[in-house]
Amino acid sequence: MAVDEDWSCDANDALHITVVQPGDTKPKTLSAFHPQFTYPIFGDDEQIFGYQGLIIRLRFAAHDLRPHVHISYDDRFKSVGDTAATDLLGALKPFVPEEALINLPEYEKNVQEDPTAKDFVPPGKQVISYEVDDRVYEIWAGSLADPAVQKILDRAQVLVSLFIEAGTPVDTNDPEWTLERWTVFFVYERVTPPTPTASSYSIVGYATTYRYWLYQRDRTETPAVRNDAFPLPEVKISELPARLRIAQFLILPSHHRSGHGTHLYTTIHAFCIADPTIVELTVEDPNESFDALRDSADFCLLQPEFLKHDVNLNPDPNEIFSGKKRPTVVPTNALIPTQTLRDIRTSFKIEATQFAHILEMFLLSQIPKTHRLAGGTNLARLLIKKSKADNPDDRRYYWWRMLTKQRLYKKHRELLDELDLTDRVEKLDDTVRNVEEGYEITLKNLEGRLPDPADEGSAAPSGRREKRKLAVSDDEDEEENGAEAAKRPKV
Ligand SMILES: CC(=O)SCCNC(=O)CCNC(=O)[C@H](O)C(C)(C)COP(=O)(O)OP(=O)(O)OC[C@H]1O[C@@H](n2cnc3c(N)ncnc32)[C@H](O)[C@@H]1OP(=O)(O)O
Repeated sequence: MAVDEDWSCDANDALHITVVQPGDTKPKTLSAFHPQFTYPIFGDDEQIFGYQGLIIRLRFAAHDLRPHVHISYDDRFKSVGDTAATDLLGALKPFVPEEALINLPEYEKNVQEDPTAKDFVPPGKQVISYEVDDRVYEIWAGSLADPAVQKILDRAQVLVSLFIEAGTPVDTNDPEWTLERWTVFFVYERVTPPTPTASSYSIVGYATTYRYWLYQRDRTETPAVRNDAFPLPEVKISELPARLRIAQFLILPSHHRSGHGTHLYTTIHAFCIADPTIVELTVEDPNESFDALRDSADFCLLQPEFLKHDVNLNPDPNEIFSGKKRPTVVPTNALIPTQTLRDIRTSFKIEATQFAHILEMFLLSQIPKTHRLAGGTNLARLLIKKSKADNPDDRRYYWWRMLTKQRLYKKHRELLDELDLTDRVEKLDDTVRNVEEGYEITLKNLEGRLPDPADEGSAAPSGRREKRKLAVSDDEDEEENGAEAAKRPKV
């Protein structure tokens, strides 16, 4: 036990990642940070055994990500029987390219004297350029079938294991037709080259996306067996209708919370809109922080559209019924303009669940805060009065809860139906409350960045950007966790 304590260290602390660029005589560090995870490399407990004063330095050249691994330590445990120090190179080799394992002077010389650096441009094509705090950034995009894209991605892949939980590197050895499904987006900063031969680009982050074929049946056509000539004509995967799926999305820690993630996401979204073969944008296993980023970005995109179309909850949907009898189902079509919303969703190519989140958030924001739970509305009284509440905003809020509950119920129906009625009602109630709290956090974060015409009851926009404390999700992946999974605590 004492041996463990003296000779074990935290792998996340031991691993130092640095981004370097040429200096006066040898490369200098542009930024340095530790990984978020090392469990894929060093095991679940993220501990390394057998070293004292261990530093594993993972260097990347700022422009082309040329990598290097350097290991140093004060002392190494001498093997006793089966107990031996962790084989560091053995653990790292599957994650870093072979080229990273050369000696340090050679690597430094390669970075310092790189003859191609001066003329380096990121791979693919430049998509946009933007400024943050007087610094200029560019987003470039290219197909993974392009060897230049492949080279940078191969060098960057280790970062997936270090920063994206459960993320797996993309296999760049796949055949070309499947590599063509992938588009990689790179975010670079334009920097003043530190030496006359250095590059003017410095990496900020990147995202990988792939086309996911979308089966669309033409319902006007009756299915029939046809004797078409075989083999069938070659189909180009890039021409088939598809969903675009964001697989890996990463901004380097030294650039976090400066809006780069948002720029990258909105650029990918604009790319989808511009491509007629892409039907919608989806995301593979988003985490809490990505959800927060995506919710904010999608809300900013859709809010003007909702306002333009006067989207709001009808406080009196029952008027369309005969009068006396309350409908037994939520009168969705009478509550919201479903056809208009369907059109907005299709034209903005937003996935159905994500669209529902943004719509619910928007509808909530249109109810003055004093009539929402966050503003202290009297829920007990509203639950007695229901759709007969005197104030139209109270009725709107009542219907907002019904509409949201309806979606949640449909999504988690199998699980909820296993509960008895009282438990089911309680579970759904808790879930809608959690969902609402999540929306309120995002809305508060957005205060000051967006006009909030309906929010007469809340304080004037402060412009303060608060950190989100929880994220809400009821994506398919969450279903098995039951209705409570709609609220996931933020780490
Ligand atoms: C599909 C996937 O790959 S999911 C995995 C996503 N990637 C990762 O988690 C890797 C490590 N993390 C990152 O790369 C970055 O932190 C990202 C991509 C999640 C965010 O990138 P950033 O450039 O920092 O985002 P950006 O500055 O645009 O933030 C926009 C909004 O998103 C939300 N947000 C961003 N990061 C976080 C976070 N860590 N926690 C909570 N909310 C967050 C906030 O609302 C933020 O607005 P604010 O800064 O005004 O509060």
